[in-house]
Amino acid sequence: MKITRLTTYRLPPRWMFLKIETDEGITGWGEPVIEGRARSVEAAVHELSEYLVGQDPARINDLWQVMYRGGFYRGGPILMSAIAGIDQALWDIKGKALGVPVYQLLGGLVRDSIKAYSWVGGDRPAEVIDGIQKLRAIGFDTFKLNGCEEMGIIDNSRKVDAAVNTVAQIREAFGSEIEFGLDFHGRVSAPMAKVLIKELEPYRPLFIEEPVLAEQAEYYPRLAAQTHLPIAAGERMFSRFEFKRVLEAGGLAILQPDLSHAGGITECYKIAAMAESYDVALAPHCPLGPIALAACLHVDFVSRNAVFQEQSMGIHYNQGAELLDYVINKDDFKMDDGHFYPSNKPGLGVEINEELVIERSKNAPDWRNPLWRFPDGSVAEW
Ligand SMILES: O=C(O)[C@H](O)[C@@H](O)[C@@H](O)[C@H](O)CO
Ligand SMILES: [Mg+2]
Repeated sequence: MKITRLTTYRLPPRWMFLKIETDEGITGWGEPVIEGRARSVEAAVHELSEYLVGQDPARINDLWQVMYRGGFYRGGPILMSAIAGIDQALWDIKGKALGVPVYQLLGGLVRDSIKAYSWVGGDRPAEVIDGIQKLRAIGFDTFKLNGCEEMGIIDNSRKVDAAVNTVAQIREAFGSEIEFGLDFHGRVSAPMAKVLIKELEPYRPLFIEEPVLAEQAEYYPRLAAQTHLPIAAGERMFSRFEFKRVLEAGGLAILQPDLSHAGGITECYKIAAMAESYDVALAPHCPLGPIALAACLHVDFVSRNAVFQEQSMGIHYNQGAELLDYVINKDDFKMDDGHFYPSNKPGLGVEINEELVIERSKNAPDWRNPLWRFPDGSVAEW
């Protein structure tokens, strides 16, 4: 079999799908995208396609190594997201050619289902009680929200109180009937993270995500030393070589690699195994579309240390399209009682409505995240 063509479709709300065609009529789909930099990733995919066309899609490991090592420079969000989406599509092709789901090619199921969690509250945590109530009604009991709004390098008690009040309201309303992760979203400096975590600890969030930016990873073990709360990070790390360092340094209880940013299934399957060897949990990051989610689920279903899965149904970013809009058979993502169940369909197990994809790609938005500034005009982390 030979790769004949790579076609990219930038799509509402902020996604990009990749279709890889072969000379035997089998096609694979992937989702190479960095939110807000879709065009850069699209250019990277087409640069890589110069090598890929004519190659045997079955040789995923060799193609991955060529894409990663063959261009001298490596890593980072753009290239690793391009490789991720291509890798997902290659696994889709392999599964379809052999007639089995990707998880079967990775050794088969280690579990019968994986718990899902949902975002509530938007960019600035608001209406979280109402959001949780609505999602509980459809079976979710695990949630994530932004832990705070903009937070100055050294900020005041009112900002800390606002963050604490939000979680106090959640515990007041639901007690321990539900769990929630707090995403600091990289908004918080190391000094303020120490203050916030101490004040939030009594409300027992399930985890604190990105308490500091990935470039401040040396603080993970220091923050972990001051709290019993599990610390999670990974959405802004892009290869096992980055995850190697944070695992070695300690401090992270949960790794959150993104299957569309960190090199795809081939790379994230290895990251999952590395995490397991350090007794660290896996919870793939996925605020994206259905192909990215499917790739996450296949890794979840073969990784014993997978604990819960992010998915974007109802997420505040999905303006203009929802998670399953481009999926022909919504049952491809069987959910029950807040859990996903494995599909028996070959490959990634997602049938994409190509006609709709082509149609919607004609008006693809150039989504950008908001640029936040402090009252003094300096740039704030979003
Ligand atoms: O945990 C999450 O889902 C992420 O922090 C998410 O909010 C960001 O990755 C966002 O998609 C960036 O544009
Ligand atoms: Mg996050």
